[in-house]
Amino acid sequence: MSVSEADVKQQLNAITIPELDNNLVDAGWLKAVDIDGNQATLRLVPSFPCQSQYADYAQKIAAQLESLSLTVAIDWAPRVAAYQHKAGVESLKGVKNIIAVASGKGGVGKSTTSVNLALALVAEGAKVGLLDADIYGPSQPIMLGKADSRPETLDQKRILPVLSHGVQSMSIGYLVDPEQAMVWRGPMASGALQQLINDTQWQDLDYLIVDLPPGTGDIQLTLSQRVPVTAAVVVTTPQDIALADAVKAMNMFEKVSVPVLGVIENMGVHICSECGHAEHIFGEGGGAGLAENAKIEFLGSLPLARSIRDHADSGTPSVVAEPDGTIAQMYQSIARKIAASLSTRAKDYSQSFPNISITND
Ligand SMILES: Nc1ncnc2c1ncn2[C@@H]1O[C@H](COP(=O)(O)OP(=O)(O)OP(=O)(O)O)[C@@H](O)[C@H]1O
Repeated sequence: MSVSEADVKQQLNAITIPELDNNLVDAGWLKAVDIDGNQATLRLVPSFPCQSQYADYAQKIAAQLESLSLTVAIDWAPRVAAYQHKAGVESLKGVKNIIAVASGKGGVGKSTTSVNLALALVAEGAKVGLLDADIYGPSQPIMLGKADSRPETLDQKRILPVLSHGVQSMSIGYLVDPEQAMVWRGPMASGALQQLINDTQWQDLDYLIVDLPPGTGDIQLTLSQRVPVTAAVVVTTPQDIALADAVKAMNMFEKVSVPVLGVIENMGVHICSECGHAEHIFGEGGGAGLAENAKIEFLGSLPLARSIRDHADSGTPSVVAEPDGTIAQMYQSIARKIAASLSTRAKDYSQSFPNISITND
């Protein structure tokens, strides 16, 4: 009895994509099935980067198709689409999606989370940029190990991003002395940020992660209103004071019509490196409670771990310092959830046909 494409699809219906709560077929990943004797070749097109999961999927697919006496070869061809952003703001050239990382309260680990998420998306196979929008206290040049780098300029205007660990990055820290940046007044800071955003020549990015400055003041508002932000995520510690500020950040995004995809809890638990004792220094369950109240996804929790700080300080964040470690896996799991959540939103087709305009004559 010969095996049909429908038989293969039926078997693949049983394989779920955990981040989408859907199966391979219904999620539209299976684009082609070619059966030749007892060999099946599948073309799978993931809608979000998840390279680290391919081996696991391949194993599950092989097991399912074994019941049809088929061996299988998989052609993976991931494709990240551009998703809709706020109406009336023009898309950024070379950037499909912009994800803002905000916190409300300072010092909760937003920059550390941003850089590790950017690197996690790279590890999952995406093309990623990181914009350090913290004009007053840029920290990404250090975290990326590029504190002494200066970006190249193309003409007198366009600046090329600095490449580090596979991420394209831009920061005011590459252009001015950090002490000079500290004393900027509001309008100067907003202007500098706008210039940084407009003048950087991003190269073919699936995602641009924007590390916002803490708070919900002018800079954050300017950015959320004038930059084509696709979505935001909020980082918080489980501490009441941080949670209250995280709510303010969420409200700000609501006001400017930027969807918040979820909450990331940082420093959720401290594990003693000597004895392994777990202690909830900043309280317990705060991030999950915040997400539940706001009816948004709880994306995950990172521990308070000395290695996270050491790695970031030394310019090799945990995702690249220990790519097979549990911390890297946590960041990658969160990155996949963010990208998956974005992949269920409405697509923006204007970038596919940027030069077409419809007229009535
Ligand atoms: N999970 C963690 N475990 C241990 N240390 C961490 C963790 N997350 C961040 N840190 C450390 O905490 C400090 C503050 O982190 P970070 O600069 O990322 O915070 P931030 O919210 O971006 O701060 P700011 O408000 O100044 O922008 C840094 O020294 C960083 O290395």
